[in-house]
Amino acid sequence: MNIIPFPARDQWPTLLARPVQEAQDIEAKVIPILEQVKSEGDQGIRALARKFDKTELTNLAFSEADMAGAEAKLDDELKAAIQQAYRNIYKFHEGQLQPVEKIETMPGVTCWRKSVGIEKVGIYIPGGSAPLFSTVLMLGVPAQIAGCKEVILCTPSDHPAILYAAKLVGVTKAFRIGGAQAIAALAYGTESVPKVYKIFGPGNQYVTTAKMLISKEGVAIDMPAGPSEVAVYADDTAVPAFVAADLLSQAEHGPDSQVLLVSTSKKLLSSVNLILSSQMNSLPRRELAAQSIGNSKAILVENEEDAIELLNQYAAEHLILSVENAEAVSEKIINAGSIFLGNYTPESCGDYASGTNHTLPTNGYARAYSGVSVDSFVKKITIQNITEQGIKNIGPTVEAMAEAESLAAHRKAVSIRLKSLF
Ligand SMILES: NC(=O)c1ccc[n+]([C@@H]2O[C@H](COP(=O)([O-])OP(=O)(O)OC[C@H]3O[C@@H](n4cnc5c(N)ncnc54)[C@H](O)[C@@H]3O)[C@@H](O)[C@H]2O)c1
Ligand SMILES: N[C@H](CO)Cc1c[nH]c[nH+]1
Ligand SMILES: [Zn+2]
Repeated sequence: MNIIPFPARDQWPTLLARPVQEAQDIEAKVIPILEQVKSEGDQGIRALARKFDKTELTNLAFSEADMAGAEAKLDDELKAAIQQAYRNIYKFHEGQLQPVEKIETMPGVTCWRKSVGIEKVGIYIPGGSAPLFSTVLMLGVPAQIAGCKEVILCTPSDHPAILYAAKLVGVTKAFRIGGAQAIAALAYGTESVPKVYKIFGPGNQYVTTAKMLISKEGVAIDMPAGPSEVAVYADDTAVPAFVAADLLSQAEHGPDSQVLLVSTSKKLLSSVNLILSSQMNSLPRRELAAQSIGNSKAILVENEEDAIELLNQYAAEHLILSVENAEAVSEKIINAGSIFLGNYTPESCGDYASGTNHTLPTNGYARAYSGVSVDSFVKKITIQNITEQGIKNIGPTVEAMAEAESLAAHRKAVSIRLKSLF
């Protein structure tokens, strides 16, 4: 990695830029895909699978037999790991449910909110370069807790662990469709694929761009969750070999991933850099990792204040704080998808099994978006009830405001009731 010594503030925006393709280039590739699925339905999906996935799709849907047979194809160790991850993710997400609280805003005026699961949701499970069955748990568990009635899964991979996890979380239908064409199928519906109200899931730049485009057409999306990234803030209390391993864990996702190392210690940056090369050479996906590492930077900062400012400006999807008093430092972080504290909290644990969600905002979107949670799968409906005494109490306030907005019918809806009570 390039070690950048004390960059001046005006260099930060360039330094922190992600290695994404120009949005317009990708949009130009994705728009025709969306249009083809919209106009040709299942046949369009088959043609696109031939073109981009080199696959002949006879049946778009996984059959009952595919789903039932998946378990037998997995060894017991993997099944036990998936079940453990399921339990942890379930436990953490179940804790996000909030009890309904009725609030009396003034005597006789009561307001509350109820959560209702979105009826039809689509979940995209990446499978281009790796079958991310962990994503089935990350999306399926909160959907299950939220009470979504239909959960439609699309993935380009037929890995049995995806189907096993899909059964565990109660997916309604699963399709072997990948890329932007999967997002189009879920957004518009086809002869085989049901149209959904909200689409979730990470993916490459084609998938993420497709989600952004269809969100302009009235289908909700979770957030832009594109190529994975991690920033590590480390000091001399960090273990360089651990830091290198964490950086590589996200670099191996793909060539458009980026990792960032920030430190006040030149010694730490150099040690990590040295170990990084040897660790990388032993990885099966070393070529992918090497491309991401080529896009990545190790930045030397003068003090903790600068480090925190830089990290908040970057807004990493994942932020590892391998520093003394990591929890205290985390209090100062205002932009990040998910934070990992200390030397023994590798980001991989969040990717798979600790309990938090790994579907997180990338590319700086953590400045405004949160990761997926149970909230992402519910709508909140407000409810209110006003008694006779309540309308006497609140009525004059509403009459005065309606009058001032020149909305006489609004005022009348209140005054007609007030008159009936006197
Ligand atoms: N942010 C998050 O929360 C998060 C979580 C998990 C994974 N990820 C990211 O998800 C991504 C997964 O990417 P992936 O590629 O392995 O799988 P993917 O499933 O997202 O994409 C594969 C699909 O892309 C389509 N495609 C490939 N080349 C194309 C082209 N030239 N034009 C149009 N479509 C094309 C194909 O149809 C293929 O099925 C990685 O970048 C990873 O970092 C992000
Ligand atoms: N790091 C990814 C989120 O950015 C999630 C993942 C799944 N499997 C491995 N990693
Ligand atoms: Zn990962």
